[in-house]
Order: sequence, then structure tokens, then C-alpha cells
Amino acid sequence: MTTSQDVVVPEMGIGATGAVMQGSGAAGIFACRSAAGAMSMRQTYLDLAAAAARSASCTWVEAMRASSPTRSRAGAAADVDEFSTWMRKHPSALGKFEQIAAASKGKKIVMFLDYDGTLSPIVADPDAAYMSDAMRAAVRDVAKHFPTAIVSGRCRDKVYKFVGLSELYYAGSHGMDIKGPSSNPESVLCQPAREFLPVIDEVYKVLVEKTKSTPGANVENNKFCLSVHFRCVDEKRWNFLAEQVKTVIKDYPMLKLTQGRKVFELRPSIMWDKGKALEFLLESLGFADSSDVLPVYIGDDRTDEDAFKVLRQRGQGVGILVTKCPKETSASYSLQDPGEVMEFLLRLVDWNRASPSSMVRPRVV
Ligand SMILES: O=P(O)(O)OC[C@H]1O[C@H](O[C@H]2O[C@H](CO)[C@@H](O)[C@H](O)[C@H]2O)[C@H](O)[C@@H](O)[C@@H]1O
Repeated sequence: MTTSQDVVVPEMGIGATGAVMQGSGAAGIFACRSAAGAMSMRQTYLDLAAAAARSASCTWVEAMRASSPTRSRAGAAADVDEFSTWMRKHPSALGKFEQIAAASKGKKIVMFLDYDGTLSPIVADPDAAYMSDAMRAAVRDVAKHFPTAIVSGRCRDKVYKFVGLSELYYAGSHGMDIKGPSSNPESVLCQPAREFLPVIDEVYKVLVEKTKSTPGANVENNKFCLSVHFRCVDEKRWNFLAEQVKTVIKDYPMLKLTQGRKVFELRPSIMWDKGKALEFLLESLGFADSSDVLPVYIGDDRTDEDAFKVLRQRGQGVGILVTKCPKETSASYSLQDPGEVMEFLLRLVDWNRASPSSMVRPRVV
């Protein structure tokens, strides 16, 4: 099932130094107005170059600021209006639960869950992003009824430690490290970026060294990709940090730079993302070209947009964005926070208990 919404997610702009930020969908809404357009013909080349550099920095910092907005649903009147308009396009998955349940009749639900910001609340320390026991129990219940995968930007081992459920599929490093339930020796394994391991390790060391002078900056090694966190960095230093990261990545053209929630993410420039991981897992479960499957994907971040887009391209599935404020998205529905995610999961389990037609025996478990 898809809705008829026509949501466009543009690619993000190119910085002055040539570093490319991709897939953030931020260009349209976050970029500052171009300084060059307002310049007179007499402007010198140097003035133009300086203005371009300022504009590019502004774009970066604006994107960094917008990467995890704190504005709440109960803000100023204009915000409330904007949010109501947005909600009409992306209604609550709880409010539309019956519609979603009806769409799954006769189909097999496969559940895909992002971790940070979806199952666990966003916190300042990435090593302390624990999910609650109640959420763990809800995910365990869901997995009893539907094949369930965790799809995360984190290193697979780390996200497994947080979730702690061996019956799930895990796609770590933004889907570049996929493993089936550990209870099964035949469980699937896909690592399309294996050859990048040495370069990722090298860049990790370079970034740690380069960013150590920036208080609060934190580089996380996610095995096939890296995160440079700036949530705890003073905003006045964001531009400097962005420049440091861009300087490093210039020497590694085989890597690309994207932005998540107050985090820069560096990963191999290969055609692989959370959307590809979703397709791989559906195929592994025997649903490659099947019309009787209903993938449900819940995520909060820009990297989850790749999976939402795949659902739209397939014309099949339910994309749910976790957010408290309007965002450009290819998801059809929304939920506010992990609390609502848990409520949705519990309702799905209850509903399936009452009408167990969606029970599925996947091919690979
Ligand atoms: O795909 P995800 O599971 O959502 O992972 C994306 C990134 O999540 C983590 O960072 C985010 O959550 C942190 C803890 O709440 C927060 O401090 C940080 O600001 C967020 O960006 C994780 O640490 C990253 O490595 C993941 O790429």
C-alpha cells in the first residue's frame, strides 16, 4: 500500500571546497539564499569568492542546525499551522492504524526498525542510547509475529548489544553489514563494502587526531562507516569542525559525506544504503517480486529516506517517519517519538493476535 502523496526529496548541495553531501534532502529547505545573485556587476572576483565561501559555510551550518531540530509540535501559531498541513500529508500511523491493518490483509508484514531516535530516545552520549525494557519486550513480541530487522547506521555488533534479541535480522553500518538471526547457522550475511575496511580504519584515526582540538566532538567507528558527532560541540565551532571533516574527506574520494541528526557520516561511495538493505532482506526472505508482502519501515533520520523511497518505488509498503516537526520525507505516515513507536508495535501485535492471517514463515530464519 502506498498513499498518493507526491513528496520530493532533493539531493543536497555541493560545498565550496568540492566536498559533496548527499542524500540529506536539505538543499531546498535549509540552504541560505545565494549571496552571488544579489551582487552587482562591479563586484570583484575576490569579493565573489569570499561571498561564495561565506554562503557555502552558511549552508553547512544551517544544515547542521536543522539536522536535529528541537522545535516542538506545540510551538508558535505559524509552526502549528505548518505542522497541521504537514500532518495532513503524513498522518499519524496510530490514527490511521485501521487503514494500515486493512492494507495488510492477506499480506505478510515484514518489519524494519531503525534504532536511534526510533527505538531509543536521542541522547547526548551515543554510547548511552539505551532502549527501555518495555520497548525490548514490544520488539520481541513483534518478532514472534513478523520477520523483523533492525536497520541502523551503527556498527552491527553495537546495535545488537543495545537491542539484545537474537531472533532478529540486523543490518548495521547503514545496511552495509547484514546478518540473520544468530540462532540459525545458515543466516544471511551481506557485506558489500568489505574492501573499504582498511580505509575506514585509516580515516577513523585521521579524524580522531584532526578533531581532538574541538571540545565535544566525538568520532565513532561504525565498522563500514564513521560518525563525527557534533551534538556536544558549541555551535560557534560547527563551521570549523565541518571544514576539518571536509579537509579529511578530500583525500579520500572513495568515501562520501552525509549528515544525520547532529552527526556527519562518512561512508563508502557505493550504491548501497538502507533502501538496498531492505530490498536484500525482502529477497532473502523470499519476497523479491512478491505482491503479497507488506514491508513496514519505521525510522527518524535522513538515511531512512532511502528505504522510504524504495517502498514508494515498489508501490508497496508503509513508510513511517518518527518526528515532532515537519520534514521533507518520502514516508507516508508519522509517529512522534519512540513512545508512539512502541504503542504502534503493540497495537500491531494485538491486531495480529486477533486476526493471525499475516503470520509468515520466512524462507530464511
Ligand atoms: O540509523 P540509526 O540507528 O538511527 O543510527 C544513526 C546514528 O545514530 C547514533 O547517533 C544519533 O543518536 C545518538 C544517541 O542518541 C545521538 O547522540 C546523536 O546525536 C545522533 O546522531 C549513532 O551514534 C551514529 O553512529 C549513527 O550513525
